[in-house]
Amino acid sequence: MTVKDILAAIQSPDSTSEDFAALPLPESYRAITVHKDETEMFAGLATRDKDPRKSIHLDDVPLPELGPGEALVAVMASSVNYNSVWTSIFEPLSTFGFLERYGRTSELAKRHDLPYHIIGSDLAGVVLRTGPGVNSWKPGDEVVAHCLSVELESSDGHNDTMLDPEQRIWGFETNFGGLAEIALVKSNQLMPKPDHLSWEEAAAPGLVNSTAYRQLVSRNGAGMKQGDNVLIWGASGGLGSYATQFALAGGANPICVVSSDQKAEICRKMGAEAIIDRNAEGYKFWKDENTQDPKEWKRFGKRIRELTGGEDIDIVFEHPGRETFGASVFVTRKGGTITTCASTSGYMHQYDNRYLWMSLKRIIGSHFANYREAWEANRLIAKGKIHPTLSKTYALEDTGQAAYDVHRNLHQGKVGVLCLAPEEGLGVRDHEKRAKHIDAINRFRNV
Ligand SMILES: C/C=C/C(=O)SCCNC(=O)CCNC(=O)[C@H](O)C(C)(C)COP(=O)(O)OP(=O)(O)OC[C@H]1O[C@@H](n2cnc3c(N)ncnc32)[C@H](O)[C@@H]1OP(=O)(O)O
Ligand SMILES: NC(=O)C1=CN([C@@H]2O[C@H](COP(=O)(O)OP(=O)(O)OC[C@H]3O[C@@H](n4cnc5c(N)ncnc54)[C@H](OP(=O)(O)O)[C@@H]3O)[C@@H](O)[C@H]2O)C=CC1
Repeated sequence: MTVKDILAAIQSPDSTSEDFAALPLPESYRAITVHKDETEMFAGLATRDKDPRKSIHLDDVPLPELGPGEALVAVMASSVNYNSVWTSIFEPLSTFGFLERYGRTSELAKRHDLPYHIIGSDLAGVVLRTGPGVNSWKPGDEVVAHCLSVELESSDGHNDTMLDPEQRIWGFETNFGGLAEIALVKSNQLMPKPDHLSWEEAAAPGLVNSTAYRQLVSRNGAGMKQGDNVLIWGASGGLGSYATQFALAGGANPICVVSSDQKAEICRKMGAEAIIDRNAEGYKFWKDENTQDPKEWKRFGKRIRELTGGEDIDIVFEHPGRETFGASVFVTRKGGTITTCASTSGYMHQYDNRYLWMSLKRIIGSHFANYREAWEANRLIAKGKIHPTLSKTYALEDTGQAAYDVHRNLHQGKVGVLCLAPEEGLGVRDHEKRAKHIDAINRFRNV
């Protein structure tokens, strides 16, 4: 039995759940990995020069044992997230430390502690097998998976599953991720695949859409409301392309920051009007490595006021980190919110705290999304209220190049990866719904 037989079953319109349940599973499958004995390969290089194409491998790996509450999923498509870039350059830490730590927690978790890490935190595919105790999903179900892995044995996470002390991001802090022909997930990660999307379109939003939803919309994040001025860094990037859609769909006013004409045009096509090209306008928030330039914060704030008719920012959607954080805190209005989920340009932030406390601003830390938030974010995709921002897809063997593109900021929106899917465009079940949204679905394609 090979993965080809699984693909044939997925592509046959006559396959039933019983057929999938009866399919023998292969002993091994192809997966994108990084190797434990290579974690020092980039030692001494600057972050920019660490090349994911050198550290990312395509390996044949053995099928992991299926445990209680888990599912094995045939992955038709996945996507590249920035966490896979971090994994591939072993920054800020090697992810093997996460696998070792997880492996120490239980007999079953030991499976994750291996000399290779199968990465990837998104998937769209078909359930092959479910473990004991899984009743809501069955073989043959077409699914996407969110990337929240929790144990929920502590009451700390019972109100908000992101607060579980054993909270992990699947495919980053756990093994058996989505950039592979088969993935292992906890069944609570599974959600229905939006039926109007192809496999690669359905796999694209998951991680970033859920994160943007919590960070911007949820009461656990900024709790955005109608009319809010929302400053969105990287507004046509992975997170930003969803934050921009949430702002527009929620009646807010996105102020989109991008770095090229082409990206500005994408934001305009999404419906945004206030756009700042940070490259063309040449903002330089740092005079040197240790000194910021408040004059540049002010120039940036003045530009925002021009675009808003004199108003300041209610919510900053932050993720570039060190490079922009001082400016973000400065341009926020009295009582406003800076919500941050990352520090791409450096995690040791510096800002002038007088502007925070004297103007009663708040900084909120946000990370991925809880079970319910991930479900609600996927529901919005399924209803055609928010759309995938897929620009390009790569073959599984070219994942290194895809990660390189994201690392070097050469991409737009999201970058997809075909795993078992032999070509793009497969897996659409509701053609009528798709036709209604086709322009929005294709907005980022090939730009
Ligand atoms: C969904 C997608 C997301 C993304 O893309 S996010 C971007 C990618 N992700 C990242 O860049 C994050 C990568 N992760 C990390 O860098 C690290 O993961 C963290 C910095 C988040 C945490 O590091 P850690 O090593 O887990 O924690 P410690 O605090 O450095 O060390 C743990 C030790 O510190 C003790 N400790 C914790 N809190 C306290 C306290 N309040 N007072 C005293 N000690 C404390 C603990 O007990 C433990 O101790 P003991 O080492 O002996 O076991
Ligand atoms: N905590 C969490 O749950 C999550 C965290 N993340 C993290 O968020 C970060 C962004 O992820 P994602 O949006 O997918 O990545 P992308 O690379 O797809 O998009 C980020 C965008 O930010 C802009 N940007 C990058 N560097 C700077 C800078 N120095 N100054 C201003 N703008 C900058 C770029 O847009 P432009 O050039 O057009 O300005 C870029 O396109 C990553 O570090 C990732 O690990 C992501 C998802 C979830």
